[in-house]
Amino acid sequence: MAPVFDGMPAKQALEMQDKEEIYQRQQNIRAQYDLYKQNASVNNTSVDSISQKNICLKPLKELKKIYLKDCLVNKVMKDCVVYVKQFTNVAQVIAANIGVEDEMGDFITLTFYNTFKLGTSLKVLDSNFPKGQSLAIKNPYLKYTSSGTFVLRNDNPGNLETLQSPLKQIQPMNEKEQSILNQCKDLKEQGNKYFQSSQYQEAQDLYQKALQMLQQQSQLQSQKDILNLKLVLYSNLSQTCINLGQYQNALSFSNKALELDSNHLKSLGRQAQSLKYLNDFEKSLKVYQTISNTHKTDVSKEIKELKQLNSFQQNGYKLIDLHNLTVDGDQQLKLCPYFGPIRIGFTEKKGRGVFTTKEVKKGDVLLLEQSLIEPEGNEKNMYSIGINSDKTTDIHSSVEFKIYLLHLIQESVIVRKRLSYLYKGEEFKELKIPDLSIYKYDYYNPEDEQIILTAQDIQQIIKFNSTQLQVQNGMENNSITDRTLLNLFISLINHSSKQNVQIVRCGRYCAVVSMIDIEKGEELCYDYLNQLNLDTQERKKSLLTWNIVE
Ligand SMILES: C[S@@+](CC[C@H](N)C(=O)[O-])C[C@H]1O[C@@H](n2cnc3c(N)ncnc32)[C@H](O)[C@@H]1O
Repeated sequence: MAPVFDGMPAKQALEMQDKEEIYQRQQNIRAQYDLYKQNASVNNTSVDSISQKNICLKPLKELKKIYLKDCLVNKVMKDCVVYVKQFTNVAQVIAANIGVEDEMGDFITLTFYNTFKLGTSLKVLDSNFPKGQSLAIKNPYLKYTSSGTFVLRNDNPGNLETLQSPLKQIQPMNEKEQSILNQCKDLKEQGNKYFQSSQYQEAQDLYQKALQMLQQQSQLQSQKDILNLKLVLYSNLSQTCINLGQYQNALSFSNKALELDSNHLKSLGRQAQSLKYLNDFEKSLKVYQTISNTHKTDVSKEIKELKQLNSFQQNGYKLIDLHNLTVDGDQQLKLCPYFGPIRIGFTEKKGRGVFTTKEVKKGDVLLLEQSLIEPEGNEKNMYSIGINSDKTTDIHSSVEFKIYLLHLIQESVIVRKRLSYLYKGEEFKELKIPDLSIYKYDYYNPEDEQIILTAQDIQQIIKFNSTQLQVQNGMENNSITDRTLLNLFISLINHSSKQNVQIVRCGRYCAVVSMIDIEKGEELCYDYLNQLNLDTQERKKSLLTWNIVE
């Protein structure tokens, strides 16, 4: 047997209240109370341990104000408070039940226990909880009842405070206020248009202007329409800040939006992105996990990416310019999921080279690249990369490697196009700076079909551009074996014994990581022989096979 309003939506409760006279209510309660006493052995109040443990001793002003829509099902909203207005009389059998609404106009049944003794008279109930009374519910707990409806459940009278001053009555907007709201909506629409045409600064200015206008209308602050518009404006501002690289502001705006609606999907996404760009991968990951748990949106890619970034960070590496990182697994991205602040340029004596476009710090990751040709083997066992010209002839004449490359070349115009940009031991003047999109997309022009690579070209590409990876071979007493791989972009980095970057293996990628702080515009170099302890003569000999004189 359920108490009068238990588990009944507040609106229904309200209708019932309106229809029935006090007398009827009293009769109902009395009848149910009698029935309850007859069946006293059956305790159908269903003790709620969550609610019983939920005690909040903090004063109201220390609590975060939230709305009914922010309450999560079967969860105590710790250190929060919901302000509501009572719109029905109390009905009590075992628990007291009233219909309440918040400033946003949402309503619900509030079911509270332990405030009145069973059978308390209507007079007492009504004088303590008159219709129109304002209440504050600390640590609100939204319960999904066995009858399939939601109630706010409260077992601790201390969590329920009646307020001296009633909640502000929500007045309908007058014409002037409505016109201000419309102007703000127009500003938002104009902002959206600028946003769509990538004019983010203009969009940002308009969103800000709309927000300022709304904020001046203090008497309207709690109007639902205003709150919704504010929410969208904060959320859009957060996105424009992301697009303008103002990540700290982006985070603040997303936080403000989430204060208005803690479940707002877009704002959660923007908060997660801002945190990512601020290198707070752990927090960002948590937000994505919240999205994944509370919304039906698939953020598995983002979660995977954040886990990867986290592992970089834990290894002491940092990805800067995260804007250029596109999520691993993106169909369009082929070889480089991440470009840091680097560019390809020309050097005087070495042909093309790779340069920084801004100052970078030690440990920053400058590039992630997936090799065009990967050696076989257990990735976990691969640990170091270098170029071993000592064994160049053996390794690079590897029949398997050549067959594989020839196969790729025959099959794919894109591979031919990518390889055509590599250094083939020819004169520097013939080298072209490749279009970066060749590393990113499987895209080519019809004229690319004409690209032909001769057997000699391939031989040269293998000789001058392939890299050696040392692999720990677990099968053979942990012996080290050498495998060859072909990186296209990394292959444009020149040699120097004074290296400022190192190439490390990161999962299925090779990463270029700075070993020292590097100034803007400096060339990136690594020691092609850094894996070998060769004496000077041997170094010279090895480097000569690459046409390099040290
Ligand atoms: C893997 S490629 C590096 C990129 C090359 N500069 C290009 O434009 O494609 C290796 C070739 O670059 C040139 N190179 C690299 N480092 C050099 C250095 N320190 N001095 C002279 N030439 C160098 C050599 O010709 C070498 O065979």
